[in-house]
Amino acid sequence: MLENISSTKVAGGWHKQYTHPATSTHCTMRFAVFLPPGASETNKVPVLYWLSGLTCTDENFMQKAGAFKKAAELGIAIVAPDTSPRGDNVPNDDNYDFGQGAGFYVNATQAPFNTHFNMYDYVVDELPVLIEQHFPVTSTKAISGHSMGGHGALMIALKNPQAYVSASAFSPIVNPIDCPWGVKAFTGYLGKDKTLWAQYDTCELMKKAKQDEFIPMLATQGDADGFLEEQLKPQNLVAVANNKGYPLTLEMQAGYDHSYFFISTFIDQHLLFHSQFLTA
Ligand SMILES: CC(=O)Oc1ccc2c(C)cc(=O)oc2c1
Repeated sequence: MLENISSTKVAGGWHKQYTHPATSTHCTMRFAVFLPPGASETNKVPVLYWLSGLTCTDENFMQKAGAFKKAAELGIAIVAPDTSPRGDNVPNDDNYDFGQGAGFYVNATQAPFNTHFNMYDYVVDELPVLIEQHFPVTSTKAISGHSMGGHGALMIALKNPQAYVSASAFSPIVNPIDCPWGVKAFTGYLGKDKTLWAQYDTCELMKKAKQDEFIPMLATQGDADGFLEEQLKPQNLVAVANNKGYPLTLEMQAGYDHSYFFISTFIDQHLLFHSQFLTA
């Protein structure tokens, strides 16, 4: 079922890539896993799920974030799925912000996307079952991501507060129902009825969060990010969090942009943040 396509030793642990047939997306999916040194059936480790942004695959974070040394030190496995279903039979779009590479971590309801674009079910249900069956990990999970993947991480954590001990994001799209990337993707995947979009919008979900289901959240945002004002709008989420008393910390970092240079600068801080809850 799982096909191993690469295994590379790094930071005393292992980076591995796999493909498998996925029932939620009806296609072959690829993911990457980092296993820290010492992870074994008698020493299972918790998992941080990483959701990447537009145009990315399982590879961008693993190759560019520089996360391995700190994850190895903290004893945390990292799982990075692809950002969408892919393949010749999977619908696509000519633009980078829709179709393959741009699944937005929702379950599409609109043809022709509704057969394959079920990334929400894939990330929330199918992938963790597979990971816990085949790798020396516990069921203790945290979730993080970047940009479109930051939206995915915060949205999924808010919808499943019992499943994740903590959530974080770099440069997240926090209010997709109110930004051009989100409006385009949600129209295409979910249809024109905007009342159906709120189920996948971090700001709207946080407004409805119950106090006994709050989980710790960290967001880091560069103030030189060209997408900050029009697409990302982190202040919209801070306003909701302040109003609710939700435990969200937004750290603005001077001079940083939207790239993996930025992520690699602050990834250790995010791993330490999650470690407090993953290993509690
Ligand atoms: C590897 C890399 O640079 O990833 C990257 C670049 C740009 C973006 C944008 C504009 C949006 C997003 O969601 O992710 C993303 C990722």
